[in-house]
Amino acid sequence: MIYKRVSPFVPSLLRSVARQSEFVTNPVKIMKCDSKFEVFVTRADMPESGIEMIRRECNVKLWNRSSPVPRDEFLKLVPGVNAIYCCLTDKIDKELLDAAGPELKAVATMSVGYDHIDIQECNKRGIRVGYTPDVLTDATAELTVSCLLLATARRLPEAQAAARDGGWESWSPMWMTGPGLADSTVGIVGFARIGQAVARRSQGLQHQRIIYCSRTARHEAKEVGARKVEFDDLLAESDFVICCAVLVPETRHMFNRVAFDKMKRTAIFINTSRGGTVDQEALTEALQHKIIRGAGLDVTTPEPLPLDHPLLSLNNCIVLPHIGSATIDARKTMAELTAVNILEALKGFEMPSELKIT
Ligand SMILES: O=CC(=O)O
Repeated sequence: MIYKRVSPFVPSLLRSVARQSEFVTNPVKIMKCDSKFEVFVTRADMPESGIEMIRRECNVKLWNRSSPVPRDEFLKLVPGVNAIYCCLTDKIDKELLDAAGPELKAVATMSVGYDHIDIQECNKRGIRVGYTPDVLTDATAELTVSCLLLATARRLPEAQAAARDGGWESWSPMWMTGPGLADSTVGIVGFARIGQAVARRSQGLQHQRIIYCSRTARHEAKEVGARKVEFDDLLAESDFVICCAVLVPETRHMFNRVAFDKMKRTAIFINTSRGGTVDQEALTEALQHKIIRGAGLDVTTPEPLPLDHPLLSLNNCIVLPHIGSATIDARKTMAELTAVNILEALKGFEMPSELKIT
């Protein structure tokens, strides 16, 4: 299937033609083996090694497209399956679980985020839920600090555009300047695995201070010299505010008008967690009215962000298409861990990465 391997350098028109050619093939592919278990896999382009591991031990029903399975198809395809192998674009809620029925024993998502899954409803029904923490921590922290934070501070897309479109007239003393990272204060909101990995990388950039806020004090903070502060103090003191918080009801829109008003006018806001932690209208206004200096976002609401969204036209905002974990190794390992989570659950064992939320 050549169209699955279209290079990112092929113009988007050609890519959409390639994608249309998917519709010639059957949208569902069945791969049978001698097993009593059936697993529904929601994407054809999940890394092959993960699908292969499942295929060796279970019958696989694969959504044979590289775009998300439409909701009505999803509901029609899950009745009777024993496990669902999904990703963060697949909503696993009560309606979907009802459609799947009592044979569903496990849901495993190829993501560390699980806000697309109704965990409580799964717990109630005894459906085990797997996810992929740890294996994407480095990739996500790398993107957060080494790419997004630096690119936003030093205005890389804007500078590159100027070099390409003639905006670069001559070297100029204050042209394209941005804040340096050395001697700055970085504030990390959410200090679990990814937050801590971000802190470790920040140390290497000679930030003067690393502060964090999270529900509980973390002993790991000592290793990176990070100090726990209240959310409001973090907003007021940080030159760089980095959101690594998990999206739960308590963190939804925690970055709102009030929060942006409390930040320094020179602050840069980075988000690599979930778009839902941000009130985007408030962020847009904060950037337009220079309440803060800039923002770098790897996550938005919705995804993809509509092309006419104001955030995409602001030159003090960088938007990436949710590529935090997108290293080749991280994605392959995530796919394999998702497979093992499912296989272990179906055999009645503990998943290596099982979500247990009470
Ligand atoms: O955002 C990516 C993930 O949750 O894995």
